[in-house]
Amino acid sequence: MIEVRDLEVRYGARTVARVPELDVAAGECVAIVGESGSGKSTTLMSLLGLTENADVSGSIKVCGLDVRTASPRELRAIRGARAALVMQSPQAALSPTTRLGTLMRRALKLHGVTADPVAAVKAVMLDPAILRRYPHEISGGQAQRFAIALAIALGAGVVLADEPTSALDVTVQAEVITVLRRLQRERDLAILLVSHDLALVSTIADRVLVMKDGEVVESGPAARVLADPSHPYTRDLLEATP
Ligand SMILES: Nc1ncnc2c1ncn2[C@@H]1O[C@H](COP(=O)(O)OP(=O)(O)OP(=O)(O)O)[C@@H](O)[C@H]1O
Repeated sequence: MIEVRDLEVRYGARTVARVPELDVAAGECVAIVGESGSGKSTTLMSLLGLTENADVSGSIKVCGLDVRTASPRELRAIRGARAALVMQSPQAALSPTTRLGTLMRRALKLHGVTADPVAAVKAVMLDPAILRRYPHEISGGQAQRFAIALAIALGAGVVLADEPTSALDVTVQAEVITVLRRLQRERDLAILLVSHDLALVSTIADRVLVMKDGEVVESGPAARVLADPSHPYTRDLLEATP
């Protein structure tokens, strides 16, 4: 579902992310971890062609689409409908004066998809009453689950999640992760997760890429990387994990 080779993202003369290889298959969860500013979000955004003003090289394929050569129309068609982005503060991306149910129905119509919004919110363990609420009336965790519900309704096969639980308390984090894990199993979702939370990553990721200063310093099966890290930086990250 995601196939990246020799990706390099530069802002001006500065290379902020260099990823030689990144693959995420259906039903698989891959996590990119690393401290703030290591290039995780830049990598994620480049997969949907969302790094404005950046100079991007290499090969990026998402759901069979060559993102680097795709037209703006092809990119719009894939964003949301096939590859959904769950951001740190999803409320900011939602129109504040539109009820969530209307937002979802509009998105479905835009992409020509027939789906039941009630079933979609139930699939992420939200009360269907949420469809009558406005974005400012829901919590961060609910907004993230709504973003996932929207992806499910649209039939997305790929979820790109940027620190999906960073601003949330531990109980809410567990809820969002439980939802993602279940959907990964039941719907064969490919999930790419960006996080600095290694404890979270250990509960969901099959494979991990560790980034430092824009470079991948270590990658491999999550169980191996987290239990027996080979790079000193990964060991530091693990030691910093409570
Ligand atoms: N639009 C931009 N223009 C110039 N530099 C940018 C731009 N966006 C990001 N950067 C730089 O790229 C580097 C990587 O940023 P990025 O957001 O990918 O890191 P991150 O690992 O996701 O950090 P965080 O965990 O804090 O979100 C940073 O040094 C950042 O300042």
